[in-house]
Amino acid sequence: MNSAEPVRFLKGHGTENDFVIIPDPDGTLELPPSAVARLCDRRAGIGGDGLLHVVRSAAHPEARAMAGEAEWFMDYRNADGSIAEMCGNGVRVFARYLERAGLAGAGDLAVATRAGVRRVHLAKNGDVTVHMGAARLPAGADPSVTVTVGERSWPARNVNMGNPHAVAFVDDLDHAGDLLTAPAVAPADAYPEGTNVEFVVDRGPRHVALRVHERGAGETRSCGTGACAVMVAAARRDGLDPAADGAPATYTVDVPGGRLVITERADGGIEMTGPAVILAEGTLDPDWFAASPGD
Ligand SMILES: N[C@@H](CCC[C@H](N)C(=O)O)C(=O)O
Repeated sequence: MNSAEPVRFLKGHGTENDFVIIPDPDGTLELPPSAVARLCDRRAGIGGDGLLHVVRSAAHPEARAMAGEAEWFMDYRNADGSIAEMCGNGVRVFARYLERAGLAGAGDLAVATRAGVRRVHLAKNGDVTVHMGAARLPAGADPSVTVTVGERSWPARNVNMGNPHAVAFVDDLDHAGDLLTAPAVAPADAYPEGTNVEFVVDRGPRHVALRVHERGAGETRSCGTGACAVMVAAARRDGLDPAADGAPATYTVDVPGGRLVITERADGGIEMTGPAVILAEGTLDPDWFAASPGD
C-alpha cells in the first residue's frame, strides 16, 4: 500500500453483511489483493465480508464510461481480495456513505458498479432501495446445476444478478452444514469465475429464508445479490414471471442478519429494500498500512 497521507476508513453493514469503506475520490491509493485481505481480516485488520473502495468514476479506468451517469464508482472487493462485479448490500451501504459524507444529496442517486449503473433511493426511515436491474437465467428457467454438501445434493438454479449465483431449495437450512468450505457445484463450467451459493427454505407465502456461501468471503450473514437471485428462483418455482405475467411479484427474504424485501417488476427490473448502516470511522495507522506486503 502506498500513502503519504493518513488513510481514512469507515465500517458499515447492510443486514450484517459488513464492509470496510475506503474513501479515495481521486483513485490514488494502491489496494492490491493482499491489502484488501489484510483490511478485511477480522483479527489483524478492521474486519469485513468485503471492501467498498469509493472512487470518482472519472478517476477509475473501469468506470470512466459511466462518469456522465454516476459520479461515484463502487470498486467492490471480496474479503479475500478478489474482485466482484456487484454487491447488493454493498451498494446500499455505499449510498449511505455518500449521503453521510455530503457527497450526494438525500433521496435518489446513481452509483457506478462493474455490473453497470445502479439507482438508489434513501428513504427517511433508514431503508435504502436499490434498482438491481434484471436477473439473467443463463440456462433458462429450469434448475440446471447441482449443489452438493457432504452426502446431500440438490438441483439448483443458475441466476446471474451481475454476479453469479446457484440457488438450491432445501428442506432445512442446517443441511448446508457448517459452510466452512465452498459447496461443490456441478457442472464446473457453468461458473467459469466461481459462484456464490444460496440455500433456501420456505417460511410462508412469498416468504423465504436463506443461508449463503459467498465467493471470496465464505458464509456471510447476508448477500443482497443472493437474496435477489433467491427471489427470482422462488418466483419461477411458484409459477410467477412478472415480465410475462405483466404483474409485479414481491417476496420477503430473511437472511441470518435481517430481512430484505424484493420486488420483480413487470418490466423485469428488480428492486431490493433493506437497511444500510455506517457505524464507525477512523484513520489507519500509517505504519500498519504501509507495512502491507505488495502483490
Ligand atoms: N455480499 C454481496 C455480494 C458480494 C460479491 C460476491 N461475494 C461475489 O463474489 O460475487 C451482496 O450483497 O450482493
